[in-house]
Amino acid sequence: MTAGASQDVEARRARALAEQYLALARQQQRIVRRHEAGSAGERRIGALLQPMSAYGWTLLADRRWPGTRAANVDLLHVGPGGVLVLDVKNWREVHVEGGRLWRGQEDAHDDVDKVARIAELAEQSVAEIGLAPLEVVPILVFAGESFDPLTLGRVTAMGEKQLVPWINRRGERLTAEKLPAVLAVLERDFPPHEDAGPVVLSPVVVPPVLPLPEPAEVPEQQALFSAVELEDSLLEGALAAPIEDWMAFLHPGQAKLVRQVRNGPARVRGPAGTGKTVIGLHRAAYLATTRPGKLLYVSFVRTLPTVLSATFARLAPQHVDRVEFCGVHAWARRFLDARGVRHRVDFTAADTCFWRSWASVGRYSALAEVPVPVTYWQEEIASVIKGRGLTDFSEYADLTRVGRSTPLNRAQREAVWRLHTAYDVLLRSRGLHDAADLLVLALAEVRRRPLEDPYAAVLVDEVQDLSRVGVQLLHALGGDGPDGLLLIGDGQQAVYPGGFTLSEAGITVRGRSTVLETNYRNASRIIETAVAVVASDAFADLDDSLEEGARRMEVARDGGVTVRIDAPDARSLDAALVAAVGDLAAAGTSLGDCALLTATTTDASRYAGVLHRAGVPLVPLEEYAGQTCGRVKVGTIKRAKGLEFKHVFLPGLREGGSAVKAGESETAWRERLEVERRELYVGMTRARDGLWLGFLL
Ligand SMILES: Nc1ncnc2c1ncn2[C@@H]1O[C@H](COP(=O)(O)OP(=O)(O)OP(=O)(O)O)[C@@H](O)[C@H]1O
Repeated sequence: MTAGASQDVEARRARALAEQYLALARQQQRIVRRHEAGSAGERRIGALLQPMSAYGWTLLADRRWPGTRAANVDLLHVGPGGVLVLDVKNWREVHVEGGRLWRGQEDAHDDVDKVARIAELAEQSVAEIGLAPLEVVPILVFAGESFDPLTLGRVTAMGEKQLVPWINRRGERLTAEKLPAVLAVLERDFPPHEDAGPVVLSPVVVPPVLPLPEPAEVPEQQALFSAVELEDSLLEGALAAPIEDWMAFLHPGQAKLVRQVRNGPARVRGPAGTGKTVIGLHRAAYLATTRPGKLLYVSFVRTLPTVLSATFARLAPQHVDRVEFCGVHAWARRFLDARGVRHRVDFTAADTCFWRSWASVGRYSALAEVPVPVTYWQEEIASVIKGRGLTDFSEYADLTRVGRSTPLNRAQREAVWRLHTAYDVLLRSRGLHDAADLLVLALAEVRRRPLEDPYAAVLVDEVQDLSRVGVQLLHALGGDGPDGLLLIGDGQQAVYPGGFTLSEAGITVRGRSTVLETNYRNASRIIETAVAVVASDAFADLDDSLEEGARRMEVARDGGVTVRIDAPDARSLDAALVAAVGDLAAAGTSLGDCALLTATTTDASRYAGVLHRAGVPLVPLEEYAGQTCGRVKVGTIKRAKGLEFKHVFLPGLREGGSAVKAGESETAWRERLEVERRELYVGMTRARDGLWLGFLL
């Protein structure tokens, strides 16, 4: 090689190196511009949110993400609408495809995950003071953009134009008294981002030069929404009924329960009023936030899902479409219809079939010598045989009949089985089913072919009233996976005869069962009166052991009023009732906060008549869907399960419970009275502040 040639090689190498340095410099410049644009975007959104301080909001800007030195939280906006964790982006060409966020051709979902992770940290911080996880909302906001909110898992992405109206529409979820505590925790856990200190230049290592997308120019601040739009959204938020305290703030122990991951079916138990349903609703909202797919919230009580669905809509309006609230029988019916499985439930016709079978097979059998009313056998078939899904006599022959104290010998059990068979044959011959059959059919169908689109989770309220088959059906839907099935209930409130254990239903909740002990609903005098009714009745709660009737319980609220009337006859009791309702109304209590509850539908109609004739506005409990109205709710205690009212009237009670029925043994009578007492306990514990007990002497 000549001297000139070697100079050429050197020159080419130097030129190549210079070009690489230039490219690197250009890339660094773009990064600088991007950061500048980023902070300009943050400033712009900050400026947009700042005026909200007049409405109780506080903006914490540029906060450190705990646990890392580098990453930061753009904005934490804390106010009546909750805790908003905002990540500001200066991107154009944003779209969602396949549930992921894209920036042009680039998958940008990491940024969604990042803001969700920060929200989780914030959620953990505020859980310490009981703030419900749902009140922490991760948001990706796009500076200078206008597009409607998009849901990406628990993250909401939206244009700058939509941000303030969207926030205002959340209404008041956190009260002014609670906000300082929330802010204090967040300021502690998300400290201001410190100055990074002097820049230290490290020796240059030339990395491969990768193409970077050009940062979008942040347009000059324009009025993206008008003052009118802003006012409208403020008004909309102000008109939204303020949510109740418990919807945003839980006890820290409850908040922990709501967020806990359980590696299989779980259970929440506890006496009346201890917040079991509150946990259920928050849990449903939390699961809807943190996992994809639909959820099912079921109850045995027909009216409860409607009321709970209305409550949920206020608690978590963004998730109403994700959670299906349904009675278990209604669910089974819909499912069988969808699968084309023929079924026809007719209670009256089924009743006729039973009585016919009794007349032909039962009346002169070994059952005649058992001192119980005939309806006992109807319950035995519904709860013990069909409810437990027994298909062969051998399963019934030695069965432990949980919750049934009248013993049956072999011959009597054989006679029960014959009665059951005759009844079933008669039903089938008429193309009929009873309520228990509906669940048996649904369970068989779901086992034959599981759901194509399974539920992410199933939550069951008032589980103590479900039959074994009902629980097995819901177990089949929720599965044994993490957080798939949550059973909520209280055996002390079981109002149907018979029972079963979770282990015989094939469900294990060991290590995943929580007992709640603080009663938040009933004022102390009311809960004391109610507990006295069941204190000496031990009860089973879906397992083999019996629990004492008087349980450990803290009571959150002192006071309350309990009134007992002992009337010599029905007419004077009616008069006392009407006078008591009148007194309440005169004292300014809204009648919409009152309920009159009875043991039977016949009594409910009777007392509805009494109130109606006295000019008291009322609404049957079956028609109540959780909305506020100024009318007294009237219905059976069974219908009122899971609900609560400020004042409850329980007329038509008898000291010591109902009388022995003709042909009823003392054992059968005592068993029936125990169920009656549990029902009375349920009725009494529906009352928050006032309980009126009307006894007939
Ligand atoms: N942390 C809390 N702070 C204040 N009130 C609460 C809290 N948790 C629950 N409550 C209130 O307690 C009452 C009872 O709650 P919930 O209906 O969930 O109880 P439950 O255990 O399901 O009752 P039951 O078994 O009698 O139906 C509700 O009014 C609810 O708002």
